[in-house]
Amino acid sequence: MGKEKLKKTLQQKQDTGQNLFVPYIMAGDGGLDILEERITFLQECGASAVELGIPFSDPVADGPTIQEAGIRALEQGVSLSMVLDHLSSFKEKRSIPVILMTYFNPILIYGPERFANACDQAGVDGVIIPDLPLEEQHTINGFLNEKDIAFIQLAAMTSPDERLSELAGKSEGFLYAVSVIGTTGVRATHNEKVKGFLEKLKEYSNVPVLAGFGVSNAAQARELSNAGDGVIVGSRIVDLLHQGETETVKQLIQESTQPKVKL
Ligand SMILES: O=P(O)(O)OC[C@@H](O)[C@@H](O)c1c[nH]c2ccccc12
Repeated sequence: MGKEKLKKTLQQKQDTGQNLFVPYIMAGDGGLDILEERITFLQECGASAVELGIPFSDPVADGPTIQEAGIRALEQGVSLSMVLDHLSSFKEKRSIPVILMTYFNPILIYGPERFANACDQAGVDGVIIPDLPLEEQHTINGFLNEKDIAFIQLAAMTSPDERLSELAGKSEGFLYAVSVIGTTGVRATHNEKVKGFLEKLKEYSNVPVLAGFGVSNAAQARELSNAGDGVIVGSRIVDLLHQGETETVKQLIQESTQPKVKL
């Protein structure tokens, strides 16, 4: 469980030459009852891990698609503790690593130590807390460490090199390279600086570097995976699942992860 499971799973995928692919879904979008089915489906599609968002009323980094999914989940009354309870109910049945993505406020209300313990109980392997900067992470770091839960850091293109190198050094499981300036959401193209950004992060990092924000198709995913190690796809996946287009999700994951062809 935890850090080790995440590390091993990603390593195994990379050993077969695959690009890594982490889909993001919003917990409770479509009701909590379908969460198990969705995670199992993504596992079967060949996803490397699942990033599971906790709905929150003030999601500052989220673009419109993720915000709307959050509203749908909040309307169903879904909360952090309900998601954790639900995850523990089928933890033995899944093999795919689960990463919780939550803003800090719900953790603060729940209690950081209680949160780490509940994540452990629920079989959560890693966490992403986008609004908790390095300087504030001591409030929860020790508790996560004790339970062997990976703390994934976000690296932004606007950060100076020293900061990037520090984030890369501290990130566990993988490093999340935020590949646009702005909020989450589908974009047609990426800035030409992204490639250099990913290559730089790869030099700083001992863990895989995954590019997220604005990735919506397999061509983009493969291009970014050539510079880094893989991608995280949120808005496109959330949208497709909401429309019931599971076959397209499957294709997207399979085409994005295809083993790299050596020319
Ligand atoms: O939706 P996109 O552009 O594909 O980006 C991934 C993103 O949605 C997911 O990782 C995420 C959702 N909310 C976040 C908040 C901060 C960082 C990351 C996230």
